[in-house]
Amino acid sequence: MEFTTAEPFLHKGLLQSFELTKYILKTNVYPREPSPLKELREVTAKHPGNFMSTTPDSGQLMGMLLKLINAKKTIEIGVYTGYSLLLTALSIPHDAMIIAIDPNKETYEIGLPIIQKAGVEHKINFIESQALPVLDKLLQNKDNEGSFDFAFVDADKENYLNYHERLLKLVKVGGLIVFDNTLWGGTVAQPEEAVSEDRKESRRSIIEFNNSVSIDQRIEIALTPSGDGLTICRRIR
Ligand SMILES: C[S@@+](CC[C@H](N)C(=O)[O-])C[C@H]1O[C@@H](n2cnc3c(N)ncnc32)[C@H](O)[C@@H]1O
Ligand SMILES: O=c1cc(-c2ccc(O)cc2)oc2c(O)c(O)ccc12
Repeated sequence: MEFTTAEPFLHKGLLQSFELTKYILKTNVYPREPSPLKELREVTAKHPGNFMSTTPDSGQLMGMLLKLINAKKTIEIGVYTGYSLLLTALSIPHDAMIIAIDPNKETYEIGLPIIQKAGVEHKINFIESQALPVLDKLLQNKDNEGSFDFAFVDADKENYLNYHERLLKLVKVGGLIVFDNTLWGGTVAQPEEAVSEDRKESRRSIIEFNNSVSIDQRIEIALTPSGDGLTICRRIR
């Protein structure tokens, strides 16, 4: 598809400006970030995988979505040290729950003391596993179909479409499935030869995922340029 003067709003695109990102964080995100999340972010900053954390601006958006839909039953794929997990736990009611899946318990345990101190550990059922077998097991019980309000996916990009198919069965009509990293550092809009080798495979998976959800009639979507790209899918049938 070619872009023409019929898209006068194109010049408004301000993506990839570090200064603008810093402005958003400084003025709107950090001043409102709950103190346990700030503490978790600072502890995570000392860990070599810190670049993997969900960004605070995406976290702020997710917190608002969770409250807007009054989410009570949620699922998270890809926990790492738990920034998005703690964010979710702080955004849902006292009696709500999160199934959180990650094969790496060690990194979850980095954030766990902060989750405990925040008084929200009782909402979390952490499952140390690859996500696909857990989702398949949940789907063996018909009672789980359409029973979740919200799902967040931030794990292996190669399985995003596999997660999407399963989560569409688990999330209720009107529920949300949110995927992180759907702009994959901006590489989705770059020619493959300009992308570093280590990012190529995930880039291909994300492009395939973006193309697939863009024509999926079972959902409404919004790809927001928050953080590394956040795609919000709302199940409509
Ligand atoms: C980008 S990090 C998640 C960041 C997290 N959302 C946060 O806010 O800190 C990706 C995580 O996905 C996990 N992961 C990788 N493959 C997975 C799989 N097949 N199933 C579940 N989790 C997986 C990794 O162990 C890693 O902790
Ligand atoms: O650089 C990454 C890598 C991942 C990643 C790679 C392989 C897996 O099995 C899971 C995750 O995820 C990332 C991510 O979610 C992020 O926000 C930034 C960077 C990376």
